[in-house]
Amino acid sequence: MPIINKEQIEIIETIGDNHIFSGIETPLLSDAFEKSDDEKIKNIEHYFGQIMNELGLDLSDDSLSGTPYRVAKMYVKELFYGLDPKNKPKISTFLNKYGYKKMLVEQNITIDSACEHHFLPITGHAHVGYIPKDKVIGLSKINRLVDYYAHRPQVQERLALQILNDLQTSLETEDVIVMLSAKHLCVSSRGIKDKDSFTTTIEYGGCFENKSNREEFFGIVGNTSI
Ligand SMILES: Nc1nc2c(ncn2[C@@H]2O[C@H](COP(=O)(O)OP(=O)(O)OP(=O)(O)O)[C@@H](O)[C@H]2O)c(=O)[nH]1
Ligand SMILES: [Zn+2]
Repeated sequence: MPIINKEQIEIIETIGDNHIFSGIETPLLSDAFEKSDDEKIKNIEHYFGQIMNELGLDLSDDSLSGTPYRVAKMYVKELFYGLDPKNKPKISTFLNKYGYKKMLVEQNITIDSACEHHFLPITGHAHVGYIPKDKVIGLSKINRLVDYYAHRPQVQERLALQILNDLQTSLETEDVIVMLSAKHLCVSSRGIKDKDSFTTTIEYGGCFENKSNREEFFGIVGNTSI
């Protein structure tokens, strides 16, 4: 098990906010999905039990005894189900038979994610717009895709890029815009403990490079709050 040493802690403290983003892909081990979900749950249950032990909690207490298993199952099956490509929603597209060529916006999509630095919740909303070419997508598939990429340890910038990139590929157009506004519990409930601030990220391509298209989108989604 990798143990972080004093030198590495100093590096983390020094890098601070200037994290090196290694690209759009979530950094994963090459054998990330060789174990079954059940094996992962069993192992995480063991490790989380050890964490609780270190904290001095009595695992024989009937309220605490099931917690290591509960947390393990929650990580693998719920909070981080979006790490595993087998859980990716099937994105069915349809031919744009009606020839709709204007903007479509799916807004106020719930974001339930977790920050990869502290494993604390990120909650907020996503707004997604696109201008169809030959293909259109079932509306709920946009929500499902946001949900899938959100359910990984994330940084908000990467989450926006992963959603954008996937939609551009599925829809076979660059003309997509993704805006996320979210609250990070690592900012509001620990550290600086700022209860009111939230974070907005905007990523786009194609015709959204054009300011008037972006303004039309911003006009629809309005002033963001979360
Ligand atoms: N860019 C970016 N930063 C994030 C995101 N989520 C959390 N962070 C930041 O990641 C940084 C981690 O900084 P560190 O200095 O290594 O960690 P820390 O000592 O816990 O930092 P503090 O929160 O300032 O106490 C913090 O500034 C977080 O606010 C995100 O989605 N995007
Ligand atoms: Zn955090």
